[in-house]
Amino acid sequence: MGEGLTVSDWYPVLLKVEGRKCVVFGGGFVAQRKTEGLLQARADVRLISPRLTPELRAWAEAGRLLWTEREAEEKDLDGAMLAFAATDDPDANRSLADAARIRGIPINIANAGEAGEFILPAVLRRGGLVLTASASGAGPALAARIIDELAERYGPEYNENIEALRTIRGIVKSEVANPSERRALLQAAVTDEALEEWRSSPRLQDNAELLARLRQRAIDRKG
Ligand SMILES: C[C@@]1(CC(=O)O)c2cc3[nH]c(cc4nc(cc5[nH]c(cc(n2)[C@H]1CCC(=O)O)[C@@](C)(CC(=O)O)[C@@H]5CCC(=O)O)C(CC(=O)O)=C4CCC(=O)O)c(CCC(=O)O)c3CC(=O)O
Ligand SMILES: NC(=O)C1=CN([C@@H]2O[C@H](COP(=O)(O)OP(=O)(O)OC[C@H]3O[C@@H](n4cnc5c(N)ncnc54)[C@H](O)[C@@H]3O)[C@@H](O)[C@H]2O)C=CC1
Repeated sequence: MGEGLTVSDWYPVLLKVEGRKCVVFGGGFVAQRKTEGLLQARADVRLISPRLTPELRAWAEAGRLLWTEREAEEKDLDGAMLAFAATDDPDANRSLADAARIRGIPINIANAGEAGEFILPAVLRRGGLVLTASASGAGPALAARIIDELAERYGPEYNENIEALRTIRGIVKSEVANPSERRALLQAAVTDEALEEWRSSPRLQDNAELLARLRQRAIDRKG
């Protein structure tokens, strides 16, 4: 990517795009990957491209997105929350970048990451657990490799762990008023051992017993 870019040029964030208009220009594999992530987050996806991959075509036919079968026009950007220039025409991508900037719409530029307002990390989702890796444009393949490694360490059991934790945290927040005690209990709730216990025990049903287990775990941790 461009010279002089440092890690601090990018600000990591999780965006809520549900129901919001997001425009993807281009219908190749790169557009498909960006679209897939947007659909996962339930965005209102508008796809502008004369041609589509078979997968994108199937999503369009299934009504999962709105496809306009032609080349990009600046007006396609109107009212968008986010835009993605993923055509294989660098000039088209560049003019879309200019048009988006004028309209104040953040845009991702597939062939020149540094020319846009945001880039995408590689992502692993385990229910509500979202792990991301980015090399700030220096190496998408490295980001993808790191995510593959994290997928081994944080397996499908984390789907369940996250839901159990959501329940536990709700209980702790409603039953424990003291912030430092709350914090100690919630830290004790997320060790490997504790997560294993929540997955395998029915104690979650009983608030008093759950709190007793957490207090014990917090004491054990302090040693
Ligand atoms: C800057 C960024 C902007 C953006 O797209 O957001 C960008 C830009 C570019 N990518 C290029 C190439 C490749 N991109 C991938 C894959 C991914 N690219 C993704 C993100 C990003 N790519 C952002 C930076 C992220 C970072 O550095 O961490 C991932 C992580 C997420 C996603 O796309 O959703 C997804 C992995 C998903 C997964 O598998 O988990 C592969 C690997 C493959 O295809 O297998 C290759 C070939 C190998 C290589 O070139 O390294 C090129 C050259 C194009 C050309 O040659 O013309 C550019 C242009 C440039 O360098 O600016
Ligand atoms: N950011 C990333 O992760 C990666 C980016 N790239 C870059 O992304 C570009 C696209 O890659 P692919 O999807 O593999 O290309 P592709 O050639 O498969 O698809 C390009 C798509 O753009 C459409 N298109 C062309 N001109 C258009 C216009 N004016 N308006 C709307 N749509 C138009 C075409 O119909 C086609 O559907 C590549 O040129 C490459 O530079 C490549 C790999 C990864």
